[in-house]
Amino acid sequence: MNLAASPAAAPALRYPRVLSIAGSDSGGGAGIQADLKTMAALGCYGMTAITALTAQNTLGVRGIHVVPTEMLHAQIDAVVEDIGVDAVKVGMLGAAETVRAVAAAIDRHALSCVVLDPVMVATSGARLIDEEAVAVLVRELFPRARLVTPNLDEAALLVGRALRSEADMHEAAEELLARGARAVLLKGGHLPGDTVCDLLLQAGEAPLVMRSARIDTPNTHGTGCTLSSAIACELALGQPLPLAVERARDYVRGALQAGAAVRTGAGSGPLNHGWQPRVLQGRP
Ligand SMILES: Nc1ncnc2c1ncn2[C@@H]1O[C@H](COP(=O)(O)OP(=O)(O)O)[C@@H](O)[C@H]1O
Ligand SMILES: Cc1ncc(COP(=O)(O)O)c(N)n1
Repeated sequence: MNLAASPAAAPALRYPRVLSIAGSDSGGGAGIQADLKTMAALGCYGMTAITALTAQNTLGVRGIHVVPTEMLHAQIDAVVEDIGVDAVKVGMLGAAETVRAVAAAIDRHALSCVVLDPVMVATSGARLIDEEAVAVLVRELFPRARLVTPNLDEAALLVGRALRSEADMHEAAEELLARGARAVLLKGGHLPGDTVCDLLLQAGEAPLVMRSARIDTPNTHGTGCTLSSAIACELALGQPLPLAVERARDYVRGALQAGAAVRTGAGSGPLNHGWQPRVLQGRP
């Protein structure tokens, strides 16, 4: 019997599909690599469109090579046209032309569930986006994203002043909404104190303050990347935004805790993404 000739019944199930549009971290802790590990751990099917290669480890970034926009478009088109995408995480973009390319791709494919992590400076201090691109990022991508997830330093850079308290975070989040974001998760991990506080603000809704005990760990490289891709996964799995954020925070905390005592490299090491794996399951 010629098996190739008998058409198989089309499978009725589909994995939750998440695309990461971000930079590659050769050290494996942040960027595309953190995103794929997160997606696998959270039971989602991960795909990638790489915006830039970085030569990076736990100590710092040694080099950046921006991927030409035609190749970025080709990666996004290839996966959307064949496999399909339920949610998108956008991370390091690097250059203004890359930002514009991502905005065009979001429109071309009508991608509606986009979590934008406005990556600007690595934990190690290296700049990951040029100055011109920041203004383009706000103008082109804020309105296209379901959620924008700046950390304290990124929000400070965006509003043009230092943020030193929870009250400052509230004001800054309001300002980012006014500048076109539909929802902002301002991450307060860099505020000092025994408690970490993140603030979720959605247009027309009361702010949601999420607090948790600070985990004592030097290994925080890739925390923001992991959180934004975990939120994209939860959205792909059908959770409403506030619950998606809460579940993603729980996942990040577990991964920070599970990686706290482990040494990987001489600098700020990675999270332990596989601390509580979920099975990748097709859904109706
Ligand atoms: N030491 C920590 N203990 C517990 N949660 C943390 C810790 N550091 C960061 N987080 C959480 O990790 C997420 C990323 O936060 P943050 O460090 O502020 O952003 P980024 O990694 O982009 O710099 C947030 O949800 C924050 O509350
Ligand atoms: C490719 C890439 N993307 C993002 C980050 C930010 O991650 P972190 O703020 O944890 O250093 C990074 N270091 N590298």
